[in-house]
Amino acid sequence: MRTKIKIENLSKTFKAKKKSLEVLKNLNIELYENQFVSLIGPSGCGKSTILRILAGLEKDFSGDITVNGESIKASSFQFGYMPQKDLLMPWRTVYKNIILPLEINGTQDRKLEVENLIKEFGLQGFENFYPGEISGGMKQRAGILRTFLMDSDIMLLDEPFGALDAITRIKMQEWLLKVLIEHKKTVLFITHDIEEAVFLSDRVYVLSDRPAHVIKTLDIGFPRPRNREMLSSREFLEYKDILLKALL
Ligand SMILES: Nc1ncnc2c1ncn2[C@@H]1O[C@H](COP(=O)(O)OP(=O)(O)OP(=O)(O)O)[C@@H](O)[C@H]1O
Repeated sequence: MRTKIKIENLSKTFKAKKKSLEVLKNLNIELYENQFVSLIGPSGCGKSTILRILAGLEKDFSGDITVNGESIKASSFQFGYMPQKDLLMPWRTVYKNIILPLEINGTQDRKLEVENLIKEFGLQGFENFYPGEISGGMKQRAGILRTFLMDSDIMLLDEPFGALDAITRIKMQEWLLKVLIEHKKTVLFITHDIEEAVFLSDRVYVLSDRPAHVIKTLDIGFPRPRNREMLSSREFLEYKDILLKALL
């Protein structure tokens, strides 16, 4: 298995005025190609900060991060990054928001594919609405779709399903699992939902309270493709229990 992302001894302290806040301390994480890796941990421990550092939005950190074997500081690698807040542009319609990555990359000949994805994501009929006119769950779905169209082989997803109702969440989880197989993506995923982490992931890292470091690494041995019957198996409950105990 080829290493896709390697994070070694990552530390980060925010400095504001005279105060400083140590958020990450000697954090080590590794993702292999095509792996689905989740991060879980207490609220405010620094999970989003890790994704922001990877996405290049926080430059000031210590430690080593490589992507495809190249230092992140020297590389211009483009991640498909979806922040916790969807960040749709309020002045662009849903459709125009979704196709933004295609405009930026100059590839706008994917009309049919985009139309099909809009249907699959339950956004059909809302293409010409503005973000202020659609629900939180719809905004999240539009955000996920836009991230997918960034066409990066690494997706960084910060609680992408947080605002979704149970049924839509299940549909989106299933879509993501399909994407993983069909498009060979590597995914780093933040969630507060232990069950979601076990169902989707090959590996789950449990982070400590701030300053965050890894307190548990759990490899999930379920084969792919995954199915919902796994959720009631004994192994599934055992995985959940291990993670819960690590968090408490
Ligand atoms: N730009 C910043 N300046 C100062 N402090 C920050 C900044 N960004 C984040 N923090 C602080 O860093 C800590 C970690 O924030 P972060 O958003 O990474 O946590 P999180 O684990 O993703 O939280 P949650 O699970 O609640 O989303 C928090 O205490 C937050 O207030």
